[in-house]
Amino acid sequence: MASLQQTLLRQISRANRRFGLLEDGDKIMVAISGGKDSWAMLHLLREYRRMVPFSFTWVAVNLDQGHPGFPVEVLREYLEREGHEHRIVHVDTYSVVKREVPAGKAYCSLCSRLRRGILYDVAVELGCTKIALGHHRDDLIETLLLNQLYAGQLKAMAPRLRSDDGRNTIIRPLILCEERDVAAYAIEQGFPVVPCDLCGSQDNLRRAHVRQLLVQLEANNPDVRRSLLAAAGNVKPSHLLDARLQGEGDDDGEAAGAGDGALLSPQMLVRA
Ligand SMILES: Nc1ncnc2c1ncn2[C@@H]1O[C@H](COP(=O)(O)OP(=O)(O)OP(=O)(O)O)[C@@H](O)[C@H]1O
Repeated sequence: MASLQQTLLRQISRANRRFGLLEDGDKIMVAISGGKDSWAMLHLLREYRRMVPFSFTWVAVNLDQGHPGFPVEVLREYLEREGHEHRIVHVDTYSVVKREVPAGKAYCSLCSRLRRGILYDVAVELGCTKIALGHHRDDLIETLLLNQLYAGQLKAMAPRLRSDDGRNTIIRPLILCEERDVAAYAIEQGFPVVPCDLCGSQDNLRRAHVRQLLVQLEANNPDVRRSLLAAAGNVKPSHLLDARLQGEGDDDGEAAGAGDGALLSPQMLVRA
């Protein structure tokens, strides 16, 4: 049986072939939060570099946002011990978020917008060609549902995206990896995982709801996550209501109904 690491590397390799994430000569800024996903991404990218016939380098960057008790020395020690080129940047966005967000509301949205702006600037300063974020398959699926259920948008997460100002390219090498595999790998490898609730913010209730919904859906259809991932890569613009897309795609009649066998094909399903 394939090891966890082999499974995850195969999925990174598949994402790379499909979406052109890592290229010869790249200098990747690997964004490290201290959570399981970004540690796994960093470790796996180093392993992946050993497997491929082209060359890329990386610098691990953590933004210490000033959360009380953030164990920045734990991150530094690990990065040094492992020999990763790294930068730890300190900007107290925590105070800003605490000041600006009304009591009882989640901090996450403002916190991540502030973080993004700072990380984009750091990437330019460091001459990085791309920024790698640790989002995985389950982040993508949750975002796809969140946007439909709460924001009226058919939109998930791009594996590779140019920022609006054109200065940065974001990549998500773990986008085909399952969260449970990433979590198990983080335990297996003993990464120094920092909890993400240091800010004391409320949970993002909508995301929690979507997670719960997925668990319920999975009870009836164990393939539901695979199907949602496949759907994100199998868009039929002619069968949507966006007037900007009319006329694109084939005319294959009505949408495939549940149980008619047309919803999934082996090619659409992304299997480990
Ligand atoms: N403080 C930070 N400094 C640098 N990069 C960050 C920081 N916070 C988040 N990131 C990057 O953004 C990604 C998504 O952040 P998010 O807070 O949603 O974390 P997550 O999905 O729990 O992942 P992780 O387990 O890596 O924390 C992270 O995987 C990481 O690449």
